[in-house]
Amino acid sequence: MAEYNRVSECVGLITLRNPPVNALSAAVRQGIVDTVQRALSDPNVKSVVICGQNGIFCGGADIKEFGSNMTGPPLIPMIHAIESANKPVVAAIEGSALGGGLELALGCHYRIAHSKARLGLPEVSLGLLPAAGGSQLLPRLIGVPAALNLITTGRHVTAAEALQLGIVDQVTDHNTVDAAVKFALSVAGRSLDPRRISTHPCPQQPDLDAFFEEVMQKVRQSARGAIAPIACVQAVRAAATLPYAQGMERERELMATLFTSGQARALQYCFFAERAVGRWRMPSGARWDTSKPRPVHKAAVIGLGTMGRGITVALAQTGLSVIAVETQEKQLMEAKQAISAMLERGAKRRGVAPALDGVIYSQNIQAVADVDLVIEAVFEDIALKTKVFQQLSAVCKPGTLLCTNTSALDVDQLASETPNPELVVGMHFFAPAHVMKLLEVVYGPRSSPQAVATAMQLGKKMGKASVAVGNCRGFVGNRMLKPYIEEAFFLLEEGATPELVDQALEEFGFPMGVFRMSDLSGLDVGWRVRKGDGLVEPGTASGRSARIRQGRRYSPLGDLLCEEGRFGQKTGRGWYQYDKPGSRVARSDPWLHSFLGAYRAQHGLVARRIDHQEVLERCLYALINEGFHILDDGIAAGPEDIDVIYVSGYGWPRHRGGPMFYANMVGLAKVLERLEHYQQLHPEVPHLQPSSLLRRLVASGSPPIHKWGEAIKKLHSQL
Ligand SMILES: CCCCCCC/C=C/C(=O)SCCNC(=O)CCNC(=O)[C@H](O)C(C)(C)COP(=O)(O)OP(=O)(O)OC[C@H]1O[C@@H](n2cnc3c(N)ncnc32)[C@H](O)[C@@H]1OP(=O)(O)O
Repeated sequence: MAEYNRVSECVGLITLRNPPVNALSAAVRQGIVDTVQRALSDPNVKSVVICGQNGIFCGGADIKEFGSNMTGPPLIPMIHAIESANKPVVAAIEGSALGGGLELALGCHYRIAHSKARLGLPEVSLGLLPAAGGSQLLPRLIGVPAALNLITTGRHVTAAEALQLGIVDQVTDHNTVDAAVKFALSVAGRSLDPRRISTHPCPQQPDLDAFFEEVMQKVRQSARGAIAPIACVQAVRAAATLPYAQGMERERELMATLFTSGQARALQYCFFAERAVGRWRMPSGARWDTSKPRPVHKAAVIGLGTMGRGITVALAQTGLSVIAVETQEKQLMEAKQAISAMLERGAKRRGVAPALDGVIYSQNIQAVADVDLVIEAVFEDIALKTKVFQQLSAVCKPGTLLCTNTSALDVDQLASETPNPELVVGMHFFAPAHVMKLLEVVYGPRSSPQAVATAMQLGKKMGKASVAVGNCRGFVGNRMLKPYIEEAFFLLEEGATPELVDQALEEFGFPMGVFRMSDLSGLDVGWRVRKGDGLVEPGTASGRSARIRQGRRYSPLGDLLCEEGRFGQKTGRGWYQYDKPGSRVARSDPWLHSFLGAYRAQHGLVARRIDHQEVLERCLYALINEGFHILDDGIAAGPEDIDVIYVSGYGWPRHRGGPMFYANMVGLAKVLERLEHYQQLHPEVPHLQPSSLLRRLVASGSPPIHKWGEAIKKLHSQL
């Protein structure tokens, strides 16, 4: 797992071999220990180079080992042995040096990186801290503020930034190992004392206490309940205030708490879940590894409203040539300006040239005749979308994939309007489409595996977390959101306030509670849907019967606010009040509280005290329960698909792993018991009726999440 060769007569070359990312498994660590020992004891060897095979230095500790009893040589003594070696050791960094991989490189006396390499300490995103000395070495090397930035965010830096920060000594555009060997020869025999980072004092930081207090406050705020970023700050503070050995002891203590925490488990689950969703399967048996995507060189977007503009930017940024179609001239001109500005901003951020020439604008749908794939993004109206699909079927060359950007409409119904339904899939983007990570790729019963493979591959190219899901009302994300929002409305009827509900959800870790989110996205969106469903009635009726619609409990609160013209932020009034339309700072609104009081009186409802626990249980367990229905229906292939959707698109706190993982952590029996409890209290609420899958799982002893498949009839999970 680590190969040893002597090169240029007197350089010992150690190559880490553990595809795909040369993670530091027990075998690799043993290999490093053995080969370093061999190089140091060989009198012909004057210096040593450590590199990784296949163009990657090292992706860090082997995350898969974390869940098991760890065996093999520990990392820290291995790194210390390298640092205290009496021959220079040079790290040749290609590809990535991350986590334990960078810590290994920091133990070396010199670091040479390829210009395309990326370096970082991303442990925080796995619920950990750089506990192989990284939290103590990096601040000593690059100073406390820069080290804190890297360690608390986990961001990867380019080789150029690493050089500027002082993490690497040289950057090369050529063969990195050759450059490192040459460098190793040039430094053989030099004193190594100044190169041992652990012996450096940490660069002085003025006003240390005030500095760390401020940093801690900021980190706490952005962590939203995650514990690892806080432990990272504490570890760096130890580096700034304690001698190295004591700092290492503090690092060890902090890591011991994190390592076994539920948050670390959740974050590591997310890491693997995000990769697992790429290995999609359909109920028909079609799967990622047997379905070949079609090549897409040229794409088109129809409709340049907010969604269409974002989708155009996302496509153009992948390097595709894009035809952007908008039939209204004024809209087209406005869209062109907006898209160009977005492309310019994005390019500036990434330090590349904007792909302005990649987009061709047209008012004429005929312009899409020769594209390989079209994404229709017109207004969410089935009649309009049907018309566009019929036009596209007539205009496009044979074999063009027709994708609809919809958040809820029936993809299969649209497909049935075309002569080739197998070429139709849904692509549910989230606004703003060039920023948001999530993409639901929606297949209907007639979508071909090739169409799904193509949309999934395109999503990946756009940098999206793409999840293949079946076609049903609301797909996965919005279908689960419905009971969550309904429970929040019911809680208001029973005595809660928007502030109370939002506070409970934000303390749980959501960036925004349900009411602040609803104000942001616009109350009229849901109102339009409810009207379409025939649920909205004039608000004059009172009593319980007025709140039973279509045989189930219904809260007209959202409709009543819309009737008052309160659409949220855009009108300056919603569940909260705002200084002016479009303003973002939500303030409690006395009008709303008296409105709720009057509403309860009109309907004979007596307000009672509602606590955070009830808010969380009713909103979250209702959402989770729908997730179990979705699994049972085969709409999502496995719990990881649902979790990736919620973490990347709906603000579910990543350190809680996603709703299905959370249910697993809480305990399925507890979730079932609480749903049964609330269902008894609210028998007219069907979404509180526990799903049969949840019952089956509990009856079979609540297996861990990766074993749920055995209880799911139609499972095609990959975890
Ligand atoms: C008490 C114990 C003390 C221990 C001391 C702990 C100190 C050190 C801790 C760590 O090092 S934690 C790990 C830190 N490293 C990372 O977080 C890096 C994670 N990996 C990545 O970011 C990316 O994989 C990559 C390296 C940038 C490569 O990206 P790419 O897109 O090329 O490939 P992927 O699809 O992401 O990965 C391919 C394949 O490899 C698996 N994998 C990646 N990294 C690891 C790893 N560190 N350990 C185990 N496996 C890893 C990944 O899961 C993919 O496999 P599949 O899941 O698709 O089978």
